[in-house]
Amino acid sequence: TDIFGVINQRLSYMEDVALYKVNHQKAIEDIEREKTVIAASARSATLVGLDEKSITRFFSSQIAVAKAIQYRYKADLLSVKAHREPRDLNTHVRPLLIKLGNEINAKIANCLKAGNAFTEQQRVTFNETINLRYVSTADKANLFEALQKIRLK
Ligand SMILES: C=C(O[C@@H]1C=C(C(=O)O)C=C[C@H]1O)C(=O)O
Repeated sequence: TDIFGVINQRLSYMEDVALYKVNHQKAIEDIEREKTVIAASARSATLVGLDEKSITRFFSSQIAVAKAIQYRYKADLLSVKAHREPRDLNTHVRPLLIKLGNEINAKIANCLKAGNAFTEQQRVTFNETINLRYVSTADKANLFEALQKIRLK
């Protein structure tokens, strides 16, 4: 499985998201969008046989870390300006985030259906695979614990 890699990939877009929001004077937190993302993930999770409540908690953790990355990067942008254009949030990045979310659900479902739970041994690999500069140790612990709690329907 490269579930951890896809989780890392989803989070790797968050600096771009933050830069787009700074450039367009938009707030980092978008509650309406979060509802859309949670609803889409609950739907796709149910389709592949995952328990809705536990997957919703896991997606809430991913969104919390996504916002933490954006706030930290936004703070650094006050001192060091970015010399690049972010990819468009609405036409490019958001559809991709939904696609990656669906991929994460499918991979988790395959893993659990094969009888493989997320063990403490895998936590080490998880902590190494999530390699983005603005993800903290506490972020990783929260994400991994939510991952361990995901159940099949
Ligand atoms: C990624 C975004 O930023 C935040 C994080 C979200 C996510 O992880 O899906 C959704 C809404 C925002 O609160 C976004 O606005 O699309």
